[in-house]
Amino acid sequence: MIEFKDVTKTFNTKEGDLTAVSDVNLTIEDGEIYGIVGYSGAGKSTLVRMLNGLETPTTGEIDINGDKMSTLSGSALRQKRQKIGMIFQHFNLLWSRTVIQNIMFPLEVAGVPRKERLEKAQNLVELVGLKGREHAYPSELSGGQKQRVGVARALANDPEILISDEATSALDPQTTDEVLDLLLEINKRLNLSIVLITHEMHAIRKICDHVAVMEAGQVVEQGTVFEVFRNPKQEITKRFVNEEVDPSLTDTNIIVDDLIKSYPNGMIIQLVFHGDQAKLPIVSEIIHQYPELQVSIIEGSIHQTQEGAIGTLYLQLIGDADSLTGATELLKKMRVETEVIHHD
Ligand SMILES: Nc1ncnc2c1ncn2[C@@H]1O[C@H](COP(=O)(O)OP(=O)(O)OP(=O)(O)O)[C@@H](O)[C@H]1O
Repeated sequence: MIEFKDVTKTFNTKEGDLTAVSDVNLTIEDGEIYGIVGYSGAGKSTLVRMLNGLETPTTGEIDINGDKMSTLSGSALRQKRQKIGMIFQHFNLLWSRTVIQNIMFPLEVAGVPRKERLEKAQNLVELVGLKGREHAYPSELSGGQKQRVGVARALANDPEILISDEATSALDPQTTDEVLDLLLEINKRLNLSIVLITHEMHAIRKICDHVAVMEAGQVVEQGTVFEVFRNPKQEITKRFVNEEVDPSLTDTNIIVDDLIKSYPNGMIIQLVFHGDQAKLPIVSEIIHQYPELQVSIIEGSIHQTQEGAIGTLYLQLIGDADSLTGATELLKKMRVETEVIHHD
């Protein structure tokens, strides 16, 4: 378990004191993927640097599996740091070394005998899906392959945690998803805790269990990814969630106004799904029970999280008052969160 307890980091700069991280409390359970999301300057890198012992908190404590980071120094700190795997946006590979030599590098530093490190690196090459490319140089690899080397190297010393610091930010969407899938697979196979630092809500939604949202050094919202996506509370969280659900949906009031203008007749309802509800045959059920109703799907999106699907669907229903009331009652019976946003 990783715990941040009242962690604050203040830098003394020429312009005066700058608080980069302010009073952060987080608990990351064993085996979970914990996302930390925030825009540039929110304090994410400073938080990571304290987690891997490169910076010490001004006040507060970081505890990794029972070890208080601030009490470690010298060889104890070096050993602990070897147990914290890191992957980076720009891969940080050694360009004069091949794939397998890059993966063996941390094992060399840790003093592992040659035979053992070769064996270990070969297993890691397979784990990250690079069999056949072990003798290639980084310059001969795609971005996704380079990051696979980064992941294998980070796993070489059997880390207690893996920190991903914007590791997919330089990759195209498809490669991003491949690397995220790899992280998820490693998390499940090795039961390895992963801390994923990112400014992309997509990465959070796709693989994280929990998320903390940072703004101006503070954690302003945290919870399960499912809950935070379903019901974001802070303005900044709403912005992140909307950017991911649909980049054009920055303000839900605007969408609703637009929909009412475009579909002035009948009733417009908003349905919010979570979990298995997204699999219910909602539209066909309404049409089946109320064949006289005209039902149109006018806007919507469903997204998968680790805990299930979440999404919103807007329907336009045109018909007589009894059928409209019946249809909304039916949705309530199906336990779908329903809101009538317009009725002519
Ligand atoms: N060593 C330092 N000395 C002085 N100020 C610092 C130092 N490191 C970070 N800061 C400041 O702390 C604040 C948080 O920076 P940090 O790099 O942690 O944010 P971030 O969320 O990681 O952003 P980015 O993704 O752009 O790196 C910024 O205002 C930054 O200028």
